[in-house]
Order: sequence, then structure tokens, then C-alpha cells
Amino acid sequence: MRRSHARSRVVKSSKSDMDPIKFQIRSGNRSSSTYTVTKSNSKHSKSNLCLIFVSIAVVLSFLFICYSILLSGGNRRGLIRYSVVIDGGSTGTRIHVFRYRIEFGKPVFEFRGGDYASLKLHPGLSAYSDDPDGASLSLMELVEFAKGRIPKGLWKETEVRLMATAGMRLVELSVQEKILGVARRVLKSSGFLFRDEWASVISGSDEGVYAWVVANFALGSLGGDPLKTTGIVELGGASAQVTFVSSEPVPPEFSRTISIGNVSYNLYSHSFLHFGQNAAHEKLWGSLVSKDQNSAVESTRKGIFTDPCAPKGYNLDTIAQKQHLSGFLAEESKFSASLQAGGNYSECRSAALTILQEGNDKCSYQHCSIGSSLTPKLQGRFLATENFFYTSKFFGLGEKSWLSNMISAGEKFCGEDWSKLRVKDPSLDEEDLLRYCFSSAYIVSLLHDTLGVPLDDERVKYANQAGDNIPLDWALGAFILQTAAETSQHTGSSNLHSFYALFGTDSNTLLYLIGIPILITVLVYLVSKWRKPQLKTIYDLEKGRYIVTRIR
Ligand SMILES: Nc1nc2c(ncn2[C@@H]2O[C@H](COP(=O)(O)OP(=O)(O)OP(=O)(O)O)[C@@H](O)[C@H]2O)c(=O)[nH]1
Ligand SMILES: [Ca+2]
Repeated sequence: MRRSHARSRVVKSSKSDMDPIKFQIRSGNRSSSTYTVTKSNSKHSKSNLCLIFVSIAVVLSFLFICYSILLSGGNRRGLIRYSVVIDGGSTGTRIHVFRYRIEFGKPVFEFRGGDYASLKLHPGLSAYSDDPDGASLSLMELVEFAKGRIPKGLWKETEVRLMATAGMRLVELSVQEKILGVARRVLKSSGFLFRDEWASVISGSDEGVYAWVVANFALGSLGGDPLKTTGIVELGGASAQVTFVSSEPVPPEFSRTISIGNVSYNLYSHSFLHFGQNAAHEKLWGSLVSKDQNSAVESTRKGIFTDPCAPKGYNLDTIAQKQHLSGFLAEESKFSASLQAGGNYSECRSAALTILQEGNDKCSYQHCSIGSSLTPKLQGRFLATENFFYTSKFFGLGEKSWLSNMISAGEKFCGEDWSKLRVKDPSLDEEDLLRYCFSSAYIVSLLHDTLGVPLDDERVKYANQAGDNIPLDWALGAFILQTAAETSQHTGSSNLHSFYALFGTDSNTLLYLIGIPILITVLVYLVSKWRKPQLKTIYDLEKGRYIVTRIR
């Protein structure tokens, strides 16, 4: 844009060899004048340009890294995972919520504080045999408990599994499927990651292996020398489990092999269904009131049966009624007997042994221990969990010689008058208090009379947690095995883990390693922009003189 015969001169600023861009501006009635806007010279502009590119590139890479971390669930969250296991037990259903980290491709478990929470609701799933839909209420309450402990953004990648045990094994298959169907509906709509096959009744052998895994994880022997591992013997409500590394040959139906890292463990693992403490006690009562010829105890007078495992003065009518109503009695044996409390520990112990040996006559091995199953001679150290722990704690038994002290504690408790026992423990539910007489006899009969553990054997200790207060609950073992297997599958493919491996795993480190260089670059760039303004001199025709002006 330019006016005729106007003079236009272009003066290059002596100060810099910049290429001029010329244009004329008409301002009002004043004659136009020519300004020279000069581009910065190529050298200066090149350095600014590459500075701009560098800072943009670095800022973009920083954003990409943040984005990829967020995409994988956020920095700390990208390292954090959750998992949920529901234990469908005979006396109750317990949900376990686990939080863990992936570090260098390996899962890191803590099982305390915010890393672990559990809630148990009564009754167990098998109690809903007549009303399977009723099971949904307690399952939904358990799911809400878990949701309250997992960030909503992670629900869809959090796996939930329901594993039912002895209580459900005792229920007919068709009823099991109905109850599992209800559970699957609830878990499918929970918002967590769930597949139908993740709700099932697990085998007793699996339950024993999982209990063995958490015990040895807690003791730090998982992954080490098989002969330095610790066995478990677990006295549940409906079943009892025995799992340990056996150097004796083990028939295939009792043999389990698991590998941790490059170590293989050849385990004996078996769950004795119906031989849990509550189931065995029910069996005792059933044999007392039925006319069953091999009843655990003889009747004193016609129709009057004495229960040696009930302290004198305890009213057994409710128990007898319940046995009768629960159909525990064989059809042909009409309910005619009445029960009276005998309170005699040694008779109770021999009644317990009779129950433990039920089925021995059908033994197909060279020798059977419990029922018609084989148990190799126990070797190495053992942790005795669940009812072994609860009853030992109730009697205040120390670790030392706890098994032999169980006898004297049981003799005292069973022989005491019921009214005195009630006064001593008024807060306890009557049936729970009553169970301690049978339990003290059943424990000695199971470990010593049946499995051959010497009364003063210090290799067997009772416990319900180990190591760093890790609960000895088989559900934790199931979670450990499941997570370790999944993580080792995924580690290879996830470059994010190698990213963390490179930059370490702590979010602060990431921040420093990436954030500071960015900051420096941006500061350098900004300072460079704010350095003293680039000035240039131009000749103003109108004013007829040189003026100094700044480049934008
Ligand atoms: N005395 C006492 N017994 C308990 C306590 N908690 C659980 N038990 C008993 O310990 C046994 C096993 O506990 P859980 O594994 O929670 O019971 P469960 O899973 O419903 O039973 P199973 O299906 O046989 O494993 C059962 O006989 C319970 O009655 C407790 O606090 N005190
Ligand atoms: Ca259990």
C-alpha cells in the first residue's frame, strides 16, 4: 500500500543487519511516513525459534507422561490396585477388601491400615437354602462396604470373587446353583469387574492350600526351602483342613503342587467335611437323641441320654428340639429320648474320638486318621487356626504346652456347674459358652488322639495371625496367589511398569525427575523473552530524524 511521489527511504538500522519489511501508513491528514519494520535477523530468530520448539516439546512430553499415568489410573493410583474376595463360610459371609501396589512388576501387599478391610455378616449363604433370594440382601450390604473403601474410578478394574466353603458344600447341588445365581446377579451389578465363573464353591483342598499360602507368606517362608515351610491345621465350623509339605508319598486325591517363583511345593492338602467343630458337635447331639446303635454315648436309663459335653445344670431341651426339628434324626428314629447334661470331660473326649473315627471302617488306605481319609504323619511346624485359637484364647492358655493344658482346662470347665459358668461369662451367648466344653475335648481328640501330635509338642502353635499381624485367613492366600499370577502375566506387556522402573515408583521422584527440567526450560524461555528489549533505530521522514523503537 503506497502513495504516489512520496519519498520513501529505507534506512537499515546500523545496529543490526536485519531484512527490512516496508510498508506505509497514512495517519489522518498528515503525510504518510515510512516506517521500517525489521524482522529480527535470522540468527536471533533461529535461537528463539528453537527455544520455543524445545520448550513446547518438553512441555508436551511432560503432558504426555502425565496423561499416560492418568490414563492408567493416575500416578499413585496407577501404582495402586484393589481386589475383593468374598468368603462364603458356614457360619457367615465375610468380604475382604485388599489394596496393593505394583512395584517393578511385582505386587506388594501390606494387609494393614488402609490396605486391608473385612466385614462378616451372619448367617452364611447355606442358611438361605429355602430362600436363595434372601442371600442378596447380605451380599449387597457387603458390596456397599467394599465400595466405601475403593475409589469409584477404580471399581471397574477391581476384580470381585466369591468363594464358598464347607457350608455350601453340605448343600444340594441344585440349591448351591440357585444361591450362586443370586450372588452372580448381585456381583454383576456391583460396578466391580466380575465374571460368572468367579462365584463358586471351592474345594476343601483349595481352601487348605490358600490357608497354607497366607501362613507361609506371613512367616516369610513362601518362596523358600519347602522343608522350612509351616503346615496348617484349621478347625472351621463345618470342615477342618490339614495342609503341609509331606516328604511321604501322597495319593493323588490328597496331593497338591504349587510353584512360587522357581520353587515347587508338594503338599498334602485335605478338607474333612462334616468334621468342623460345629458340624461334629451337631453330630454328637444327633447320635445322642437317635436310637442309632453306635451312638457316641450309651443311654443311662431308657430314653434318657446323657450329654457328657454339657456342664451339669445346662438345659438341653432346646438342643434336643432343634435336633429333632432340623431333621438330623434318621427317619425311623422317632424323637423319644430326652437329654440331660453329664458334664464329664473324659467321656466327652472319647465321644469326640468316636465321631472322628466315624467312617474308619470304610478306609481304603493302609491307615486312616479322620473319617475314611488318609493323613500322612504330620511333619515340621504347624499353625493351628480358627477354633484352635478361639478356644485356647478363651481358656487363657499360653503358647507353651497349650495342648496338654487344654485337657486340664476342659476338665475344669466341663465339670463345673452351668450356673457358675454363666455368672463368670454373662456376656457370652449361651450356645457359644456351651461349645467350649466340647471344643476342648474335640481339639485334644483331633490333634493328639487322631493325628498323633504329642501333648507337649512345641511344633504346633495356635494362632489367628502371623508375621506382621497378618490374619491367617485362607481368603488372603487366595488373593495372594491370584494377584501374583495375574501380575506376572501382565508385567511383560506393560511399558508403564518399565516407566516406573526407570523413574522409580514414588510419585515425588517422578515429579522431581520430570517437573524440574520442565520448569527450568520454561523459566529460561520466559527470561529470554523478558531480556532487555531488542531496540532498533529507524529514520522518521516526517520528523526528519532517527528514532529508536523496540521490536515486539
Ligand atoms: N469362640 C469363637 N469362635 C469363633 C469366632 N469367630 C469364628 N469362630 C468359629 O470359628 C470357626 C471358623 O470360623 P469361620 O471360618 O469364620 O467360620 P466359617 O467360615 O463360617 O466356617 P467354615 O465354613 O467351616 O470355615 C467357626 O466354628 C466359628 O463358629 C469367635 O470370635 N469366637
Ligand atoms: Ca471359614
